[in-house]
Amino acid sequence: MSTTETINQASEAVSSLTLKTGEQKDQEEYRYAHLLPHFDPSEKFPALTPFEHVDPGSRALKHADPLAFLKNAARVVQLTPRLGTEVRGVSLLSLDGDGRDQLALEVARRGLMVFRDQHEFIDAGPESYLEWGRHFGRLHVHPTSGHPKNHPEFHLVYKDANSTFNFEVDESITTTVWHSDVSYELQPPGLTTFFLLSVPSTGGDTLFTSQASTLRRLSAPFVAFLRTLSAVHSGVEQAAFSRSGRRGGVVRREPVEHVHPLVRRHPVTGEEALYVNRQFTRRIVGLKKEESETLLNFLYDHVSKAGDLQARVKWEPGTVVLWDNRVTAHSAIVDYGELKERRHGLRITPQAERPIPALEGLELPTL
Ligand SMILES: O=C(O)CCC(=O)C(=O)O
Ligand SMILES: [Fe+2]
Repeated sequence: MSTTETINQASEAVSSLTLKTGEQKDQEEYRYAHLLPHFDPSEKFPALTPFEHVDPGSRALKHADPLAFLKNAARVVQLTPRLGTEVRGVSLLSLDGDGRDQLALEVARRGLMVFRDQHEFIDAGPESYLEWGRHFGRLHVHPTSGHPKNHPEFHLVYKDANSTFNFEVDESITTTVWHSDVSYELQPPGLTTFFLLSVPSTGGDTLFTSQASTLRRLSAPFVAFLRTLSAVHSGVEQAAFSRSGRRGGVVRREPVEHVHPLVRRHPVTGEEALYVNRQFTRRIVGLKKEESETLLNFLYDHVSKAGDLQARVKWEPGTVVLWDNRVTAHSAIVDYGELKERRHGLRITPQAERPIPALEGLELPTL
């Protein structure tokens, strides 16, 4: 090795040391440093066990005014005719049990609700998030994503100036990946709460679609056929991706696969929704390979191009978003990489019931 090379290497080492110190300082000063993603490769969790889910929205059905929780709102805007409501002037943190039940019912009906100016909620911290989430169901612990130290119940999304890889755009022509969260679980999530602790100055919006609406667009005989079908949802690729080291490198629970109906019925509203997503659905049970692939690709294509059934959330500091994971799908938009700004999100993810087939008596095979 030449002297110049040695000097270059030494100066690179020094500058990376300086960078690291700067980085650490930045993280120490960051107001939500205690909620940064933490990956402990020795952390392991047992398989999830089945449990009985009582949906909080069902309690609000009997309420004389199930929209009472919005009565003091400064502004309520329907984001689109079928999907999404934006609310200003209601403090989520102030909602009592009854108000939270009404909220769950309204999120089930609208698919998505966006609450602005919730700084109090966001700053209330992890114990408060736990108390909030447990009202709606047993909290899901994600098998692979980063979580705050000592709080495996919160799923984090995180990028900042030091994020070294941008596989979303390096490996694909789009960053859009429509999905319904962890649909490979036996009891996937229902009412989900998500907020950004750090919002980039532009970009990083989130896309949503109504899977009740995408289903309704299809013809009656076609829907009748879909109701007879079920599909395998798999967590295997997500775990393999994590093991590849590109996303934390942690697999805390061995991946699972489960079979769910293609058309599920919401336990409270009775509404039917399409329940397939490109990220986790793998094959339709009982169909030949080509039939399954063609049908799934048709459905994914329909979901992704139905802009008339979608809503796009633009984040502001203090925004808290809730969606019903049973009747909607969503996708992150990763368009802010070049800005080198921080985007830090936290998800509270209560599990719900095992998906109920829209076709009564549909037999779901176990794997
Ligand atoms: O980062 C986003 O906008 C969405 C992330 C996401 O899909 C999730 O947390 O479930
Ligand atoms: Fe998601």
